[in-house]
Amino acid sequence: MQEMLNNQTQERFIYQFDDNDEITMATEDLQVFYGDSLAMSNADLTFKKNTITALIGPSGSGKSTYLRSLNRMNDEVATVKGKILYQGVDINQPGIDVYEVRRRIGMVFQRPNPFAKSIYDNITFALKRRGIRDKKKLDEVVETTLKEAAVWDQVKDVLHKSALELSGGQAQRVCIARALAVRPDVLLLDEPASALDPVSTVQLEQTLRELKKDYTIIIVTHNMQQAARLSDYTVFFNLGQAIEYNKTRKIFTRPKIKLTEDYVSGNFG
Ligand SMILES: Nc1ncnc2c1ncn2[C@@H]1O[C@H](COP(=O)(O)OP(=O)(O)OP(=O)(O)O)[C@@H](O)[C@H]1O
Repeated sequence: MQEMLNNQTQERFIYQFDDNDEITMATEDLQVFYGDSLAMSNADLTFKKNTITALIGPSGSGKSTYLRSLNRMNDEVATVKGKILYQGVDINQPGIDVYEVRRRIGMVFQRPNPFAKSIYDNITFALKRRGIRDKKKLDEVVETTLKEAAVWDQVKDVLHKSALELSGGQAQRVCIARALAVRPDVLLLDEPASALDPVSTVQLEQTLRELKKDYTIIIVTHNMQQAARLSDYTVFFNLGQAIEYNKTRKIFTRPKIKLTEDYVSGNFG
């Protein structure tokens, strides 16, 4: 009852794009339940093509739950109601090919999770499973994606070395290359720099800036400076709801909602 009340009275500001902005993804009336418990609601958000959007908010505010819903990664653990629109099509309905959804909407996790295989095999794994055997084609994908992920120069001479022997920063960029190998449109990243040192973090951010020319990027981060440096738009989540969505500059200089201001200025709680 208390939660219902809060839903109705919570002040929020959600940025609306113009009709001529090209929209890649959006959610409408999204509700995510773990068992009977409503973990996420009130997040009617729209993501513009070739932008980086940061999802920020305190621990447990629903950022990862929201992110994982976008490519149906929550299917096994949660009940997800509402619309998840990708290129205008609701992908949260029966009959949708979930594997195809995850191909187009790729995900990179918090901890680098390379397979216990060579760098080359990590990148080509999904392609080989889809029956692509042409060595020239596979070589090309390995080179292109490792270049896109800005790790080619460091690994080009050791492509057949185990990916488990890479540094955290290199492994995370190989995981990005692996996600890119199936040619997604959207890249979801759940705190991808949290296990990286400051130098690798800066390199990763540079990589993401380059990638946004070709991809739409949505990133969960706990690091406020990272959100401010990297993203074009920022969403502030609290208690499982999107409270404020605006241009990043505005969120960090002139937030419209008091709760956002308290959070970004460190006076939260
Ligand atoms: N698999 C799960 N089963 C049950 N409850 C879950 C599950 N995953 C998340 N939750 C709950 O849903 C709520 C939102 O969690 P979520 O992980 O989305 O928050 P978050 O903002 O990403 O947090 P963090 O910043 O700590 O990663 C929390 O109350 C959490 O305990």
